[in-house]
Amino acid sequence: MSRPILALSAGDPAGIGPEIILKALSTPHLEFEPLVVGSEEVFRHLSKKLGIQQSFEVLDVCEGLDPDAVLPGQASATSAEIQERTFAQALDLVDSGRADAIVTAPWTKSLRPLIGLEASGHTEILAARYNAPNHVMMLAGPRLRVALVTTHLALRAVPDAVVGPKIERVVRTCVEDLARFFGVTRPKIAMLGLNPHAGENGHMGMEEIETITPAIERLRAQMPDVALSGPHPADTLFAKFHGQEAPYDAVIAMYHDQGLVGLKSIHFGQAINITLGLPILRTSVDHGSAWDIAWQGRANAESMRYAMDAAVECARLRSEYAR
Ligand SMILES: NC(=O)c1ccc[n+]([C@@H]2O[C@H](COP(=O)([O-])OP(=O)(O)OC[C@H]3O[C@@H](n4cnc5c(N)ncnc54)[C@H](O)[C@@H]3O)[C@@H](O)[C@H]2O)c1
Ligand SMILES: N[C@H](C(=O)O)[C@H](O)COP(=O)(O)O
Repeated sequence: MSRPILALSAGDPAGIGPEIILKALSTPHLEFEPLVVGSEEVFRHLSKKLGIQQSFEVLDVCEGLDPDAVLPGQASATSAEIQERTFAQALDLVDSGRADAIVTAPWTKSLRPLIGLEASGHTEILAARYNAPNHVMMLAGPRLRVALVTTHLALRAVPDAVVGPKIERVVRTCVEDLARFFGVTRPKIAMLGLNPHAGENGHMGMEEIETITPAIERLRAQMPDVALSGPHPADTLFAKFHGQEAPYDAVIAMYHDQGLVGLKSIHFGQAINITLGLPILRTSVDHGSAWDIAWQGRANAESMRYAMDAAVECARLRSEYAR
């Protein structure tokens, strides 16, 4: 495969997205061709302010907007418009075949209502755009990968959303894409419970007995090559990943913070976010737009670099898998 082309969407211009792209692309030998989408003016300003030479052109999305209205670490409708156009144009590059994958810098979900849109992560928008009901959010670090049954959902709504068919879809997508993007076949997967101590035999909640265990049993019958265990108590499972050897290829968490507190406590800054179950390849960073340090030169670009490298590797494995 020749050098893959990555569409890099710069995210919220008032956050650290442009800075981490500048830093991540400042290394000499890249294994991919970058197509950076965002505000040209913001990149030019940051490159000068931070003394980082800009080695790429920017596909500018600011026509008709005033990029000077973007202030670091502050909300504005201009930033909202820029992050929205940036993501859409980067996706158009993938859909038209000009790019092999998209890597997204972080955006700020709560900016979207400033331009009349629902607050949302990239994941949910990708699922809607590609009509992908089996999509899954996975964060993957050097030892631990966590996939989520529910994503950006209020905690109050979680128990009702944790239903058998959803759990089964998430596990099936996870198994398929562990092979497609990570080269992992016959995976060992740990399912978490929902309640404290995985329900303590029904004394602290019934979801493990009524929903999660029956889903695990159905999955075991359908996928005998997958070693599926659980439901495990969430509070102790992640401690098993502190050693050098990973005991499981993936952990399935029932809700956002259950899985991502574990993942980010172990791997923050070293992990990627990948959306499974899509017809396209999308990776991202393991952190947000970090307004508190925006445009100060303090942002760590490691996760962005991992997200880029992972997109290259996943694209390679995907084409091998397709053969
Ligand atoms: N991929 C994405 O688009 C993505 C991911 C996570 C959060 N978000 C969004 O980002 C916004 C802010 O979220 P948050 O405050 O919960 O989390 P955050 O990750 O932006 O910040 C949490 C803390 O980590 C620090 N931090 C984050 N990334 C860093 C980096 N690369 N280098 C150095 N320090 C870093 C920040 O300064 C802050 O102190 C929210 O709107 C959230 O929804 C977007
Ligand atoms: N849940 C992710 C995290 O905490 O890192 C994040 O918000 C990114 O979501 P999207 O990939 O949907 O933007």
